[in-house]
Amino acid sequence: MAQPIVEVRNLRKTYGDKVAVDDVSFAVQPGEIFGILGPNGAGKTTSVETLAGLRHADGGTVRVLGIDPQRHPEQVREHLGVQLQEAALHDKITVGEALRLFAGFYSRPADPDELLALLDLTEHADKQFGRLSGGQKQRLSIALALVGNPRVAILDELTTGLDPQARRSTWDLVERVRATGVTILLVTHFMDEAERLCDRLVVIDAGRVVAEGSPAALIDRLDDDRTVVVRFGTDDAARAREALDRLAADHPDVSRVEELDGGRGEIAVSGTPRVLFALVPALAEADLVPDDVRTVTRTLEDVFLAVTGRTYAPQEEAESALVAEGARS
Ligand SMILES: Nc1ncnc2c1ncn2[C@@H]1O[C@H](COP(=O)(O)OP(=O)(O)OP(=O)(O)O)[C@@H](O)[C@H]1O
Repeated sequence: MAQPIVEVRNLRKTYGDKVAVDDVSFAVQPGEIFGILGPNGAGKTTSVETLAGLRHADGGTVRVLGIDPQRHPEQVREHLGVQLQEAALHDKITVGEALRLFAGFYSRPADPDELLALLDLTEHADKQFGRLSGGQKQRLSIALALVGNPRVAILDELTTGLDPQARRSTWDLVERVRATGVTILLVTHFMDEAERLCDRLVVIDAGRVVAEGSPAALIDRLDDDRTVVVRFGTDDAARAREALDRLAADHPDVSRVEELDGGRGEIAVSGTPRVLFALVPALAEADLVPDDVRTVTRTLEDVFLAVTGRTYAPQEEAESALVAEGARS
């Protein structure tokens, strides 16, 4: 492997008694889209802020192109573009003015017009920040992260609050940016975003790395459990349930049968990768014709469950904090 462009080793960071990052290590290769994935409060932002020289670590080492951001933050800033959560600009500044202003902070800035074109902002160059849509604001914040012509760009929670279409077009843009040669460190609590975009990723939970690899490799490493969901009309539902329960009791390839919530009469049948071979003859023998059959695709959420024992709830800390606040007020 090439020399990593970003390297984090045994990073630790506390705020008073609070351990925000306990022990995080990862290495990013040039040209990758590398993900840092985890629920709110896992320590993702603290990790990348340390990389950007914005916070001091209590332990471990961080390097960007071999440079220590704690000792030489100004050198690191020449190579690292940062788009942090909720970039705030004055409402009256236009897109073009903001880019030219930020370009002035760097010794070898990118061409603002090229950036406008790359991020589909050319026609909005004269629009004021306060009048941009959520998606346009995000695209501007990515442009601002790239204005210094960085080798590495950190993008933090860049699709939070966007509608599905804006999210998808932002994902396309991230790939377009990578194609220009920029290495991307993508911080996200969205599993689907990480799965879609990242070449490799670390899953962080409670300040520690709990899984690392490409999305496909992480999913492949899961136990060989497969699930097929069958749906029956009301006439057949009870008989189907009985037949499938019998199958689970008798057949070595079928381990579980459960009705899914939602009142649609869906029954999930789980077992080994050969579960389908057991299911189809059993239904045929009882002459039970399902209205629908689908297989359940395994995702990074299953990986999270396997490594932490918890269902992935990205907003768990934020929501419980809100509940606590509500209880206080
Ligand atoms: N300045 C601070 N002072 C005290 N605690 C902090 C501070 N910044 C973050 N924390 C706490 O450290 C932990 C990690 O926060 P961090 O922002 O790094 O997590 P995150 O994974 O990026 O989550 P989010 O997506 O919500 O920002 C959280 O419990 C958070 O409440």
